[in-house]
Amino acid sequence: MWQAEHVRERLTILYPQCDVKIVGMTTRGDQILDRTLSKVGGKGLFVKELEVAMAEGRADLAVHCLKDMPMELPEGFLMAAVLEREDARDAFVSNDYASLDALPAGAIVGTSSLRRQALIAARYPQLVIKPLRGNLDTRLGKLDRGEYAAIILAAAGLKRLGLAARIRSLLDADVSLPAPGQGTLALEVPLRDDGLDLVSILAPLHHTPSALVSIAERKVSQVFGGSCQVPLASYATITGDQMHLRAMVATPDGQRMISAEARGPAESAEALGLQVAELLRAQDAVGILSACLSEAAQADDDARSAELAADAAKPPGNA
Ligand SMILES: NCc1[nH]cc(CCC(=O)O)c1CC(=O)O
Repeated sequence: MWQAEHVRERLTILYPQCDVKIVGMTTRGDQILDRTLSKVGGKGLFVKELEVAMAEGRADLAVHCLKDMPMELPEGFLMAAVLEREDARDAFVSNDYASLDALPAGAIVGTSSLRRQALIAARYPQLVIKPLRGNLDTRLGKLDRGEYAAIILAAAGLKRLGLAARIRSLLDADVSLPAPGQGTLALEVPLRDDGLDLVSILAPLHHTPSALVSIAERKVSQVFGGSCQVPLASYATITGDQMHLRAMVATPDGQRMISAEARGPAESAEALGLQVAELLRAQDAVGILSACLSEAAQADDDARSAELAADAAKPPGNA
């Protein structure tokens, strides 16, 4: 809601004559909170319900966390704008400790991200990682009730909700390389021929450097199946007109971990993404990810079967 409100405010400043309405809705990703995302399955868990609303003309655009968007949008939809990136880093949140380094052996760290799990397990094998899902309040509540010594969250989410004070330290990219698109909002629109040129209307919100880094980061992920169900990190920065892209692939336990990087003109974002993906492939990225990829495929299948079963259970004519 904060994100939708943010976009509404920016559009209202740009187009004071427009009345921008928010259609609030929850998605499967918001609803299923008892399983880690990698086990929920189905790509675009936070996206699909919003696409249905756009297809039915109940909404003209959707505000997403780019991190949650599938690499390929379904036919009939377009990513119209990528907003300027917020802090892309992961944040360390704890009531008792200042940083990962300060945690004693056996301390419980909460995260449901396979990427964060792998990165922490590799560097801090003495720590215990426990799943943690739910919205920010839920997650912080679990920390405050003492279920975890510390939790890892995206800094961007905390900052957006005015909770930056909860951040004890920010994890450097060489400790916790961010996920593709982390900290970035994106606007998705339906391709409709009703004369409303949403792409031009939203163009003033588009931030080209953020879009370029997201293209490079997401390309790496796309090459390896593109989902939030594998321990893959990919993070690009731009200095002048040069891009630096780093990526990492690991097993969930952090036992095997490979990384690659490349530099080149920011304009060649996609080529840089492909280049880094090939460097990872040459180090057996597919082999390292294979256990996760088959688990993810299984979760996808389960999600699809559940969807089909739900559709079959609906009374006829009530699609
Ligand atoms: N998958 C959940 C999700 N999607 C985007 C964010 C954070 C905000 C962002 O990266 O823009 C989060 C929560 C988290 O990682 O703590």
